[in-house]
Amino acid sequence: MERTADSKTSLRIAIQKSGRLTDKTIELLKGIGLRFDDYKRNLMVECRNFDVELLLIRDDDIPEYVQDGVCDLGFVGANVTAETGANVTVLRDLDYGVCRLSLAARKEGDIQTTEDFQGKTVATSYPKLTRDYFEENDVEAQIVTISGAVEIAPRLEVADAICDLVSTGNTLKANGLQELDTILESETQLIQTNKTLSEGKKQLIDKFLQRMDGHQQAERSRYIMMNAPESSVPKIKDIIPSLNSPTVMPLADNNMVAIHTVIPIDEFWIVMEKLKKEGATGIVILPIESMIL
Ligand SMILES: Nc1ncnc2c1ncn2[C@@H]1O[C@H](COP(=O)(O)OP(=O)(O)OP(=O)(O)O)[C@@H](O)[C@H]1O
Ligand SMILES: O=P(O)(O)OC[C@H]1O[C@H](OP(=O)(O)OP(=O)(O)O)[C@H](O)[C@@H]1O
Ligand SMILES: [Mg+2]
Repeated sequence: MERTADSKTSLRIAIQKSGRLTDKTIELLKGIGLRFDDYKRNLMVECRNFDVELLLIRDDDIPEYVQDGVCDLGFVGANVTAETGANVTVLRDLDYGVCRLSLAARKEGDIQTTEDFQGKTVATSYPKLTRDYFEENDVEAQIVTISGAVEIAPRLEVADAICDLVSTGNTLKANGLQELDTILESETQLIQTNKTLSEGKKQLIDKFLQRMDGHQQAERSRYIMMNAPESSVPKIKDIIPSLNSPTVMPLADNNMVAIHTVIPIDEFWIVMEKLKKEGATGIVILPIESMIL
């Protein structure tokens, strides 16, 4: 992936120019060591230290650009890829931009179940997914396509109900709507083109993925250090859900050892309580920059 003077191979990666996914995606790219200048003011930015260029565009355009091979990779919500029906490969699911595409209607209104949508109008920015859902459920509803502020449509009497993205549910609540059924669960994904890639690009993608995986594994893990009586080591080894065997080092104080290891963040508090019970003291937890397994 490192830039070489005579190398022409460069990966082109599409990301959202300005919106909910932009900051998190840039943060992720910076986290795996990519550096670029002034991405906010340009549509195309070359990385200073890798053979990667970023294309900054509206998220709606990303799946098709990747499908057509205009870009090799893209970071985009699963909702957008599904709506466009683009032919791409999902390389990774990423844990940001988590939301769902749901049907909603007026609270205590006459639409409460899927069957109640028969003959009704539904406003959405996701006409394909909404239509597919109703077809699968044998319900005839009329789709009204609008590009934003969908939740306001029932109040404006533009439609009887809506199908839109929901995360906290606050926007639905603020507009007197209740969520009825979820059509699609979504999160940000890294997608890859299905067009034939050169060997050089394939190698760049492998390196890119290795860095991303290392970074994400590190984000989900913590480095943990503690002191413990030597006699507790077998029990502590059993407690620690370690990837590898922990490092055990003797201390100047007889019968005491230092134990270093990496644990998943999810298990952190449970492990901690168990370690204390086994006599562990001076427990220190550190974040990890990256992990190569
Ligand atoms: N409330 C939410 N919580 C979490 N993720 C969300 C939420 N709303 C949308 N998303 C995710 O973030 C993506 C981008 O949302 P955003 O509102 O920035 O899109 P947009 O207005 O269509 O932007 P663009 O101008 O690029 O077309 C969505 O496609 C979805 O995957
Ligand atoms: O369930 P909530 O947490 O309230 O989130 C849902 C809202 O978030 C998104 O809109 P966004 O805020 O991105 O604005 P937009 O309509 O301009 O895309 C989505 O279109 C909903 O309106
Ligand atoms: Mg969009």
